[in-house]
Amino acid sequence: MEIILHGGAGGVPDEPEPRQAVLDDAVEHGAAQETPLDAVVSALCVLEESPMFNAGVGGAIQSDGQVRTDAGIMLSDLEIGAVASVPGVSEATRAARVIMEETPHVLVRGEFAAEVAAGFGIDTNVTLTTEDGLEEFEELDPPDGDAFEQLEWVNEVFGGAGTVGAVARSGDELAAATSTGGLSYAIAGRVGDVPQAGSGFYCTDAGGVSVTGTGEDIIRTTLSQRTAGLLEDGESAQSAAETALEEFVDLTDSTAGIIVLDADGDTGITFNSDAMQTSQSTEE
Ligand SMILES: NC(=O)C[C@H](N)C(=O)O
Repeated sequence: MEIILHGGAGGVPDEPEPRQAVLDDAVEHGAAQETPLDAVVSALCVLEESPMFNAGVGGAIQSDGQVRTDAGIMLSDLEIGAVASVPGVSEATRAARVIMEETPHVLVRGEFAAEVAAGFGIDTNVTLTTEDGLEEFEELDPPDGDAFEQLEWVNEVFGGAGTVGAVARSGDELAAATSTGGLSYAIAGRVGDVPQAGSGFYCTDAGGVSVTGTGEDIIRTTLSQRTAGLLEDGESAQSAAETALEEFVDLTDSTAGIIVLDADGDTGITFNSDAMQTSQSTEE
């Protein structure tokens, strides 16, 4: 099993080593699986459980003080599953897999996604906020009221970084997945690129892609599909990632990171933020 993971594009972390150790552990979990699908789900589960990453527990807090999770998963045969804006679910990638395997849909949102996930044994009453996260949120003096009443505050404080993603390959099967709490202090109910196929993740039989960065700009440029398209045109994994990021920056002047694993097992990594931690195992 070949697998590559990222822990989100953003600033240089205060303590990179413990985050790197969790990423390496997640790669080990993923590499031990039988299929690329199992590999990306089990690797991202490890990262979703860790409050050091913006996914699952410790994900970005929205304007009403809640964390809502987004995730998407795609296989090289174009099967897709995704969940958006889900309260109480840390294992968002597992929930996305349930949508792919058990429903006729590709994307289900919110409490409805949680209801379906619960039926398939996924915990749906998980506390996703951490004490540190809530403290930082309160320091920003968030206003009471509904989403409209919080909008002025959101326009001032919205931002942040993070997200986790994985791509795995075994033989001619590939899987790509991305999972996040979104960006910090977004308006309650905001959904970014992560659960949208072609934006936060994409996979064809040429290769799989997971991206991270400012979701609104990633959606504008369908960054994952753009990268996968370059692979289809014959670019190498690294060159596809770099070309797609250049185009993204030209179009949006924004920040992102991209990981790629192609059908030959070659990897590509690029980002224009200050840092993006990754880990990989390239043993077939
Ligand atoms: N930093 C991130 O990768 C966040 C994610 N792309 C989002 O906008 O929801």
